[in-house]
Amino acid sequence: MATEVLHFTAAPPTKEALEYADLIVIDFEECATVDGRVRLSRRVRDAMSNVGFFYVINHGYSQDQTDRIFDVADIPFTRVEPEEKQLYAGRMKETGSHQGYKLRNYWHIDSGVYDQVEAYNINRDVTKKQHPVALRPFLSELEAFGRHNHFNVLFPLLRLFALGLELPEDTFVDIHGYRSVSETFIRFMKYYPRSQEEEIKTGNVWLKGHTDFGTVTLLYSQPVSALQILSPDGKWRWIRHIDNALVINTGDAMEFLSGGFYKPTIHRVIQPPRDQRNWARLSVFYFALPDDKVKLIPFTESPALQRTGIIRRCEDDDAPTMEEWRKGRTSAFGTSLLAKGTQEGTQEEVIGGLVVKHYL
Ligand SMILES: O=C(O)CCC(=O)C(=O)O
Ligand SMILES: [Fe+2]
Repeated sequence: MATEVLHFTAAPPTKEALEYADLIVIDFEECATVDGRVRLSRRVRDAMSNVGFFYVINHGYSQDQTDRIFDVADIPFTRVEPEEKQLYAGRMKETGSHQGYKLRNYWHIDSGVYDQVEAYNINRDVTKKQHPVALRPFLSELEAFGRHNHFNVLFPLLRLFALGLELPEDTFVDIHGYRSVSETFIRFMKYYPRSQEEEIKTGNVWLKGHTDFGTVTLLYSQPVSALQILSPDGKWRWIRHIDNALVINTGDAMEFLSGGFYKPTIHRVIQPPRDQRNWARLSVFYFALPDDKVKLIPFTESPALQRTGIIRRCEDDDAPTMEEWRKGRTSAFGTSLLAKGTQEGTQEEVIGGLVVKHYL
C-alpha cells in the first residue's frame, strides 16, 4: 500500500485569452520503431530551431501517477514547519549545487524585490542528503520517479537529439549515466502571491528570463499559466497547459555539446492571469545534466553540424566541464551583481569568461 498523502488540488485552466506559443507535440508511442524515431527527430530539430520548447505525451506515467507526484511534491512546502525547512536549506551560493530548499527571498528579481518561490531539490540518488521527516516515507517513490524520468523520458529524448545531429543514437545517453557523478535532479517548486508593490516594482515578473544550464529540462505541465518563452520575433508568449503532458526545453549544456545546433530558449515566470491568482502554482521538474566530468565541447563529427556550421561560445581549450559550468551558474543565479546588458531589458554577468544574460 502506498503511504497516504493529502491531495493537492490544482487550479482550473484559465479562461482568459492569452497569446500562446505554438508548440509541437511529440508522441512517445512513435519512438518504438527506428522509422518513428527518425521522423520524430526531424520534428524535434525543427521545433528546436524555431520556438525551442515542445510537448511530450504518452511518456509512460498515467494521469493518476502524475497526480500522485504532485501530491508528494506539495509535502516539502505544506507539511514541513519553517524551522525544519531551515535545517534543509540548500547552500547554492557556497556549493554550486541544488540540493534541499531554496527558501523565499533568495533570488533578487528587480529594484530590491526578492522572489516568493520555494523550491525543494532532490538528487536522483535520494540517499545523497537527508530529507525532512514528512518526506521520508516517500523516498522510494521519488527514487522511482527519478528513474522513470531518466530512462523512459530523458534517454528517448537524448536519442532524438542525437539522431537530429545524425550522430549514433546513444551519443548523449552515454554521457548521462544514471549512476555517474552528476547533478541531474528532481525539483518541486511552489510560488506564493506577492504584494501589489512587488508586482509593480518588478513589472509582474516572478522569475526573470533565463536559460537553463543543463542539457534537457522536463517540466510536468500544470494548469496555472505563468511560464512564458521569448519567441524569435522578440515577443513573450505563454505556455499552454496540456493534461499529463511534459514541457521540454534544452539548456546551455546542450548548446555547447551541439555547437549551437540546439539553442536554449529564454523563459520566465510572470503573474498568472486574474482568474488563477488565488490558486497555488506547484511545479514538478527533472533537470538533466551530463556527467560532471564532461567537457562541454561540440560533437564536431556530426554531419548535420558540419553542414550548418559550428558555433562555439568559446575555444575548446577554454570550454568548461559540466561541473564547472553548473557550479558557476548555480552559485551566481539570483545572487550575483548584474550589469545592465547591451540589449534593452537585459542584464548580464560573466561566468567562466562567458557572458550570461538575464531578461526582465
Ligand atoms: O516554474 C516554472 O514554470 C519555470 C521555472 C524555471 O524556469 C526554472 O526553475 O528553471
Ligand atoms: Fe528555467
